[in-house]
Amino acid sequence: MYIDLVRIGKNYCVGKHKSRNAISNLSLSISENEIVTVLGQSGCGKSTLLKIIAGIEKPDAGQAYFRGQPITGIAMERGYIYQDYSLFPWLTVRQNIGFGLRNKNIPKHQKKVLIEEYLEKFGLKGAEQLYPRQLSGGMKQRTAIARSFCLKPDLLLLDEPFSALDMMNRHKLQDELLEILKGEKITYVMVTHDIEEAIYLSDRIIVMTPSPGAIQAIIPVSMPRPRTRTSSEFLTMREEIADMFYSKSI
Ligand SMILES: Nc1ncnc2c1ncn2[C@@H]1O[C@H](COP(=O)(O)OP(=O)(O)OP(=O)(O)O)[C@@H](O)[C@H]1O
Repeated sequence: MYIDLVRIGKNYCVGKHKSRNAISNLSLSISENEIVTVLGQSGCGKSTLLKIIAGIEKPDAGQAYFRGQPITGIAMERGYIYQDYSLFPWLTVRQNIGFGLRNKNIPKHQKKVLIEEYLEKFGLKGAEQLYPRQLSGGMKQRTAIARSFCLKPDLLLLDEPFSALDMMNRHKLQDELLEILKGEKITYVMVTHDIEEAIYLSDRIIVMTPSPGAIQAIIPVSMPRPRTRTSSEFLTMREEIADMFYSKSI
């Protein structure tokens, strides 16, 4: 498979001789070009799971593989977007988007074309010269995602990218993202708390349980896109996942 997690375990040290078991015996495979969301209560290990795939955290047990090779650290081909956007406050939108390209060995002209492409695709034309403090939450998030797309990663890992946005902005960005993903060869793995968001975007939903983090269910979503949030199929799935989610996690 494209991503393989095999019997992953992860403990964090939380003081002298004390550790917290964040993830236990978790196995999961993800296909190339799949859109996967990871859903679960706060603290169930979603971010840890993403960081292990990104190579930011190392598992204590088991092994994570990307294209059949063990993941041993971070790599440009696996982009990771933090919850807090991590924009550089002293750089403009254009400079933030182009930041990762500095060390890429491609002609200057091509870098400019890429930056233009993603300014356009993420609706940031006209805001190129603004600094992060001058942006709305949605614009910050667009900038952070555009910066990652610009690097043309094979895999993009996003930790609750839309959580700070109001509903209207979140829906808008979800639609834009799906449109952009249609034209890219990219595998997309995203953490969310929002069941509706997971159903709207995903090919598959991974539901996690806490203490320690483990997989409760893997739910394929076969509804054709664009999906209607008010369709009976959508609402039924939302209810089923909510039942599963709350019955186990409380
Ligand atoms: N660096 C760390 N040091 C110690 N404990 C940690 C660390 N990172 C995470 N943990 C613990 O591991 C568990 C899983 O954390 P993680 O951030 O992966 O959960 P999450 O599901 O992403 O949570 P949230 O939805 O609130 O972001 C939690 O109990 C958390 O306190």
